[in-house]
Amino acid sequence: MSSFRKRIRASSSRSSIILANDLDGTNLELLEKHTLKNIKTLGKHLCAIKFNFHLLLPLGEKSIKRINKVAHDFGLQTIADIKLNDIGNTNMVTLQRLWYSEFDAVISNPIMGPENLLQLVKNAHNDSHGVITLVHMSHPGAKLGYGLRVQDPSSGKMSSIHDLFLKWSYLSHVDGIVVGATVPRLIELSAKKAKGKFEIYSPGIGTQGGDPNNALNAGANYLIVGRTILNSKNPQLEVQKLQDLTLRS
Ligand SMILES: O=c1ccn([C@@H]2O[C@H](COP(=O)(O)O)[C@@H](O)[C@H]2O)c(=O)[nH]1
Repeated sequence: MSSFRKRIRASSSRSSIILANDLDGTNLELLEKHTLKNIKTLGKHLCAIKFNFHLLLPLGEKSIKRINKVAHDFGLQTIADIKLNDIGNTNMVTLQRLWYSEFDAVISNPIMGPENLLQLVKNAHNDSHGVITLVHMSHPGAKLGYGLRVQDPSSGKMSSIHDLFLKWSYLSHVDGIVVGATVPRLIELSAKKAKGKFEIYSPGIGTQGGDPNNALNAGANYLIVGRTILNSKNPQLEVQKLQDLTLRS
């Protein structure tokens, strides 16, 4: 099997939009049904679909595995957004469960430290899966954490946490990094450092205030979009408009 980066790049020839399939609801049957409907009706405008705890917690392994298989049939990559950040052993067991459920990639948090991150990426790459790391999140409070000044333990120099996370991500050979569409300047700086070694995934479009054009112009490779599509009166039209933007950029 080719690498996750290659697979998602191949899917992105039709669109660079990743649907954040964050559905509310307590009826498990409806959650699965609605997700399958989103895949079937919106899939041709997407390159991937991302699942967060909205679905992962209520649905469980069997249902998620079924959904991931259908997503693959529609040419979509699937991403588990669990912002993984744990001790090595727990990370490894988590990866095994995610890959068993047929996920292609996981979003993780570099705060686990460079050694654990390197191990996580090696493990994922062993069987062609991907790791995407948080470098700077999109929500308003993100700056308070990701902007903190810290001493880089290897150089002794002061830097911000997002710079350190970018460096650790680069050194660990991650497949992609998350930088919010709400901080386009940081997308630009990260894109300069990426030099084709990883891609930039940008959430925070629309509902959170991020502008898709600004994110793409700054160098984002993939846009992660949830409520702007899901809550639209016409999700298909909404996603198509976003798809067109990514194809023009
Ligand atoms: O920095 C981050 C990292 C992850 N997310 C996730 O992406 C989607 C965005 O949903 P919208 O409805 O388009 O706001 C959601 O699953 C977040 O948990 C993020 O927003 N920002």
